[in-house]
Amino acid sequence: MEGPGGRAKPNARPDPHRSRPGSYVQLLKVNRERLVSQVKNAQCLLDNLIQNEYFSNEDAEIASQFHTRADKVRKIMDQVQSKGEEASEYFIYILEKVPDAYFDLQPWLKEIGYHPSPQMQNKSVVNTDPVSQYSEKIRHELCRDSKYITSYSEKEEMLLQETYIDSLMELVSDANENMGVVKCLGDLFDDNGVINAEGETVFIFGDAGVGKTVLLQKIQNLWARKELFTDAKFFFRFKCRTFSCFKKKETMSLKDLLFKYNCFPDGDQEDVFRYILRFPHTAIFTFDGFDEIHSDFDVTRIPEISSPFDSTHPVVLLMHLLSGKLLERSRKVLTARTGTQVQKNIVRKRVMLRGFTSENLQKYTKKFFKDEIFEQLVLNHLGANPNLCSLCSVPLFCWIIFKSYKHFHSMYDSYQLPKCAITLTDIFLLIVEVYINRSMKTSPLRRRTKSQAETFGACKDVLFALSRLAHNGIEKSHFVFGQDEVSFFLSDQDLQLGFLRTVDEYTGCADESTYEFFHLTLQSFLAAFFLVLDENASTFEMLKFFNQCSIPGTRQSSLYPIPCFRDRNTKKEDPFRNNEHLQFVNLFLCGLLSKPKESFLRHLVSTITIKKKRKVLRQYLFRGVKLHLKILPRTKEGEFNRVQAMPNFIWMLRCISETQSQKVGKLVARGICANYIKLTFCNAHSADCSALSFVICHLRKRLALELDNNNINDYGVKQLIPCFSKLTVVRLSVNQITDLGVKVLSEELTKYNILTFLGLYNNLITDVGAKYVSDIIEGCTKLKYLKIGCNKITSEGGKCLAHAIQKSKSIFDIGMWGNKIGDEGAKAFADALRNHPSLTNLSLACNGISTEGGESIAEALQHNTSLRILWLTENKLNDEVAERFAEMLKINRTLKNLWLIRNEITFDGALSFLEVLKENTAIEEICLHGNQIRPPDPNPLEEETRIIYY
Ligand SMILES: Nc1ncnc2c1ncn2[C@@H]1O[C@H](COP(=O)(O)OP(=O)(O)OP(=O)(O)O)[C@@H](O)[C@H]1O
Repeated sequence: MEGPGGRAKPNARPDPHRSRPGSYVQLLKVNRERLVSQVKNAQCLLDNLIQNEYFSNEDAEIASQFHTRADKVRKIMDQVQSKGEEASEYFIYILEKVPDAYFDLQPWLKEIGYHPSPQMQNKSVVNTDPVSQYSEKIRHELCRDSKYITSYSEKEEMLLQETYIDSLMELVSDANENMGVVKCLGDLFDDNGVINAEGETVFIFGDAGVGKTVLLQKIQNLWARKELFTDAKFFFRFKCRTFSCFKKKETMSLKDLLFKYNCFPDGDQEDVFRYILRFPHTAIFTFDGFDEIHSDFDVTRIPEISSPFDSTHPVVLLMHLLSGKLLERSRKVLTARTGTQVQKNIVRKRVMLRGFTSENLQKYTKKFFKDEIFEQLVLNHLGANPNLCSLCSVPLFCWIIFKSYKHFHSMYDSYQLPKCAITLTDIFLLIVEVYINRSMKTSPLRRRTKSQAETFGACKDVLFALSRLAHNGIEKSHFVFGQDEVSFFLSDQDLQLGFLRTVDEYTGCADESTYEFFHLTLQSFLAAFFLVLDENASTFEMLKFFNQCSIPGTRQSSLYPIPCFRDRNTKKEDPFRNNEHLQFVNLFLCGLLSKPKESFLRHLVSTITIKKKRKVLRQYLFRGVKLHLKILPRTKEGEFNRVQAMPNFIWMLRCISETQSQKVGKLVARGICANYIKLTFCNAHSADCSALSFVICHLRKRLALELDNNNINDYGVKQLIPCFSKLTVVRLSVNQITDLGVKVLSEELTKYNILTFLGLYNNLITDVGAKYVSDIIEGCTKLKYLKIGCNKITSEGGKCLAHAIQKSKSIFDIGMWGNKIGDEGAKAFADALRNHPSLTNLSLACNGISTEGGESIAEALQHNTSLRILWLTENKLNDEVAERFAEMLKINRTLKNLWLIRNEITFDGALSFLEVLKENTAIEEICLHGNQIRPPDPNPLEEETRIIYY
């Protein structure tokens, strides 16, 4: 075993191609103490030295006899050196091949410029390091656990790979303004869309069933299969509801939380934990359902921990992890339902999950219905029913609808998806029916119950018991049930229905099984069902959840669900209470007590009870809506009496529409005395448009409707059809609307010719849609304002719009910022401007306009007497264009504000305005900042304050 000769050169410059280094024996000798102190894992060395026959078992035993790690390493080094150069090199080779175990020595290996000899490169090194093994174990477990979508009992049907479809993820600011989309899941961890560089948590939020849990599962699965493209070694996943299981006095250490409630290391725990503490950026955490934490103690009373080795309540650990007080720089993803507030300073990015776009929905349909004929049939149904499509944009509802369709189709060949509007209550009744039917199919007493009422009637008792359990849980914000609680209400056979599933995640909390409803929304549905079925439920009880969902503003404290993040005066309320699940109970209550459900319910509860409950609910809704509308903030602006609605207003509309009672709709419409409803940032989605229409179509007066910054998309536009005859203002900016939606707008709005304002800023409109917008401009002869900036309109679309604008005698304000109409489009706008009778404000900012387009506009303005403000910010306009504008100002006396910010104008261009301004006193400002203006000293531009260039 003779090694290469020569002298050791421990500090030689790195030479990656070096094949004959100095003596490795020498190298070990010279660096002995450094190696002894920094080799933390002796076992991995021994394992490999034995496997490659450098050591006999006896050699290993001798080294193992030493008690301290340092002595063991010393002995191994002695033995290796005594065995010569090859063994000594192999010792170093192991250090290089297992960086997880010998991370401290990686700089040393670089220092000595270690490059394995060809002989070494053929040797194997097994990684028996506990850190690597732990990482592999987590990967293995996650791969297994994320394989199926676990929400439902029929695992075989829900392979993640075969089910998952990307859905729309938007990066949003604190004010929920769109900041772009997340294209792939790995991007969640990049620096794009960061709103707070000090924050460490990526906060993903969205409505019930929109796919937050499944999204995390997909991230877990990608990481487990090494497809997430991160260097993370560890992945810890938590369900926030787990934290509700811990008793008030329970304490644990961070190490226990990680190892006992996730994955337990087989090797030395201490080594692994030390590694995680030392390299926290190698850990990813996911915390699902922040809204589902329920805690009945005040965390503010528990002292904060300063060391990762201290024990404290698990909720405190959670909060410290999220804020970075523990394991700073680890990556965290937190999900919650929309409306759940998380303290701003812990959030790094905010991502809003919007559900399926129409394209996603098509892909999901394809995946769900493997049979092409079937798939086409469903797509046809969807195409014919925008209400159905809207519901299907929420993946959970889509799954329920498709699942029910498949099920009923297998039972009755001619089963059709509903052609008319269906409600959420219908959907949940369907899925309950599917589950009951399924269990009956396998029962020895198999019986085909045809009507829904009969099916429910046959299971009345078990449904009652299930719904009581659900209601009990909702009352106490309990979403996890212990064995005792479940056994009290249900038999083993009842559990076979599949509404409840056992969950392993909480086994740390108790020795017995724990259960949860397969989805929280189902628990809300069954809780509402209980309120309807229970003949003894008092009015107070029935309406209790409405009261608890009181209007924001009256419950300031709910803005801070976690006590340690709240101010002290507000700590009496349940810190974790999020009321969306209660809103769902209310919604389902309205649906179940609606008139069309009366005959169905008769099989389950007496007609008198139903009627009594319906009456109480209706009265409550009338009063509640009136009160709600009264307290909303109002402003008077010109002809408009504007009311700013809150997200709760959307819930109110949803409840009213769920009643399906025209009478209720009419009454509510009568209560709306404002003529401008502003519903911006209310998280309204497409299905909410049908609820809005349900009320607005009963209005006697005309209405201005502002729905900017929601998620209504093309399906929503379709569902607004019944109310376009009433709408004078239609503001749908930032709403994912495509050309299809604009087509609908053009067909409908031109029928009534009452439109004055159309807002379509920041949607997905192309030149095709621009043609439809042109039709609206031509067809709506009262249209004054058009906001269509930040779409995908190029020169063709620009020309179309400009031609229509040229013909319009009413148009006053056009916003085209951020399209790409270029010089061709600009020339068409120049034609429109020449002699235009009414156009007063025009923005063509950020449209790729250069000399040719700029000159045409300047020339056209010589013949214009209407335009007051022109924005040409962020184009490619140069000094030539500036000179043309200066010439134009010799003639034009109406233009007041000319914005040429961030173009390519130099001092010479700016100077050309100086002379003309002596004559032109009409112009108020020419904004030139952000150009390349470097004035000399003395600066002639200083005489003219209307030229703003710095
Ligand atoms: N991206 C997706 N692709 C396919 N199916 C999905 C997707 N997202 C969700 N689903 C379906 O919707 C169901 C509900 O999703 P999930 O539980 O993730 O919703 P959630 O947003 O976590 O709801 P909640 O806030 O009520 O807990 C899933 O079980 C699955 O059937």
